Amino acid sequence: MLVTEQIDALRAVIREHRQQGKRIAFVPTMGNLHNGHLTLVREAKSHADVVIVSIFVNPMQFDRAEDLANYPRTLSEDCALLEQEGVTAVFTPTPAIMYPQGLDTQTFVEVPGISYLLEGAMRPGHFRGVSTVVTKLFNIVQPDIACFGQKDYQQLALIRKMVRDMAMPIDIIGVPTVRAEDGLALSSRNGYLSAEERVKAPALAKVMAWIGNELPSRQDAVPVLVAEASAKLNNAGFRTDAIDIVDADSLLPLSADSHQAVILMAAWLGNRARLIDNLVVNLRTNTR
Ligand SMILES: Nc1ncnc2c1ncn2[C@@H]1O[C@H](COP(=O)(O)OP(=O)(O)OP(=O)(O)O)[C@@H](O)[C@H]1O
Ligand SMILES: CC(C)(CO)[C@@H](O)C(=O)[O-]
Ligand code: BAL
Repeated sequence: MLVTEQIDALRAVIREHRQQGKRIAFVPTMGNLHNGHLTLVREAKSHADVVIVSIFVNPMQFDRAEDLANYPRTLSEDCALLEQEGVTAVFTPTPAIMYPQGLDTQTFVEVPGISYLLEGAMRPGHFRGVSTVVTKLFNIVQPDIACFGQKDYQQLALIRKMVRDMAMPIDIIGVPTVRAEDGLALSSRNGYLSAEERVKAPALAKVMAWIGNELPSRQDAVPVLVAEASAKLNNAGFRTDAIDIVDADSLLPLSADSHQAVILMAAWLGNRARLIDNLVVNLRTNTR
């Protein structure tokens, strides 16, 4: 398995495989790998001959300096896991390689609309950073397919729109969220939880499931439902940051035409861990 921070070295290996007619799959990550990431790698492998993984903690998408500084970096453990999965190459660029002139004059890619909604409003500049780095990584790897987790629901919607709008010849595969046995969505940021907080953490998915059960019969009174859910979450030891219930396709407020809603949850547990989760729910139709 090649591990390189150099764009040219990665391209040389990919070129060889391309010349042999191999199909290339790509899994972009920020490292500190867990079973969610490894599930993306296995899904990628089932669609292609060669899997390329990137590990890059992208400064452009962080809205809080201390989040960037503290983000867990575990490169050698990550590479050992990827080697076991039969990955062909791991691209581990530095910020200087990805952004040689720094961030201020770097060309960027911005997906309108979706970038400013919901999580985009909570984390200004975040989605510009994601669409820019993913475009650059796609240009470097030139994969046939790329896998993204449904855990980052808005990110997946953003990437799908970007690829469609810019005619990027890449199939985007969304992979269902991998959870711990108690229902907590796996996330690198779970590492910020103390043992006591980790015991409380599954309440996020439980409250989300409760909303999912209530929603079909209460879809005309979403603000009340959100207020009740927020109180439940706060009682369970979280500080609710956002609970949004929106159209699962457009991410806009529910309308009479909405067939599915997505419940998007973001909440703080302790001072370091902001956890997110989401659930898609089928709605009653033709009753209004
Ligand atoms: N539990 C999970 N199940 C499926 N995919 C996941 C899961 N967690 C992360 N992913 C996906 O892995 C890819 C890389 O994500 P990333 O490296 O940011 O991991 P993360 O655990 O989501 O970290 P963070 O705590 O920063 O959100 C993304 O496409 C993300 O959606
Ligand atoms: C897609 C991604 C690797 C871009 O930095 C990141 O946003 C992530 O890990 O989900
Ligand atoms: N997993 C999404 C990347 C981020 O939170 O920055």
